[in-house]
Amino acid sequence: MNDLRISDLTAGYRRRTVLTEISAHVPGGGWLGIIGPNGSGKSTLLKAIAGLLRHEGTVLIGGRPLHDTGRRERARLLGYAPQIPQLPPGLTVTDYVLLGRTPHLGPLGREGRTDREVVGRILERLDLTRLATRPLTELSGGERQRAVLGRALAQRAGVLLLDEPTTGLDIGHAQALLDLVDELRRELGTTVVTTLHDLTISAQYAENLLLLADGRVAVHGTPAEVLTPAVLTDHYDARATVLTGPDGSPVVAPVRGGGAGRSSEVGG
Ligand SMILES: Nc1ncnc2c1ncn2[C@@H]1O[C@H](COP(=O)(O)OP(=O)(O)OP(=O)(O)O)[C@@H](O)[C@H]1O
Repeated sequence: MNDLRISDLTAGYRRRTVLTEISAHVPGGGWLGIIGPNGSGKSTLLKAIAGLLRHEGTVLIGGRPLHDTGRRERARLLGYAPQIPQLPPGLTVTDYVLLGRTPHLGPLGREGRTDREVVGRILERLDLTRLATRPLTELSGGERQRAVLGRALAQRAGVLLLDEPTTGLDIGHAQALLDLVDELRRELGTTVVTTLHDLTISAQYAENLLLLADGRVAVHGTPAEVLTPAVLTDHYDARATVLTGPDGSPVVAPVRGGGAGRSSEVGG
């Protein structure tokens, strides 16, 4: 039901084509990591999947095109947390995360016990409980980012698109967030698509990685197939060694350049 199929997707902005003929399939409950250098089209791909950009080709969720669905049903099928969200002024963290429950509310539009429980659990898992009554505008960057993701998770959509979800989060909060997403995937069969610059973290959580280069699929496969030193050099112009982590997934270790002898001497 949460199967996501993208076929020959070509999309862009006004007269500028950014993505060319992208195809990918993420089975229900799968996790696809979109990676690629700056400007390669990762955010554009998420926007196009979310139906926010005009495109050619098809995006099917559970075999149906998104534009065939009403607003409320669409919000149950697909949740999207953009990289730079517009935040409504004057809301507390709880009010804002509760907005994610909108597609599930009854005819009077009032939240019930289940909605408050779902939100309460998410706030707890994202370490936001003590900030629950604070206005969004008075949060730090990482706290605000967690609230934005909390809202997307509260939506309990079948397909979850997360654009750079860990930007601005410290390592512990990033892990807590990705673990929570992984739990939703396992328990509810949520299909997840993320863009992440941290390749090691991408490899730990995503089952498959799709590397975009200049708006086209350059490499697509398991993390071990995609994250090779040759790929990192070719597509990122990066020097890196790829190690194997304790869980067997690839760990990308950058190698310093520029005559990299380590010196303890500073100055003369
Ligand atoms: N609103 C817009 N109008 C016109 N061009 C845009 C717009 N947004 C992005 N672009 C262009 O589309 C291309 C892809 O941008 P996109 O944001 O999808 O890249 P990205 O891979 O997510 O990059 P980054 O890693 O830097 O976040 C870039 O060349 C960018 O300049």
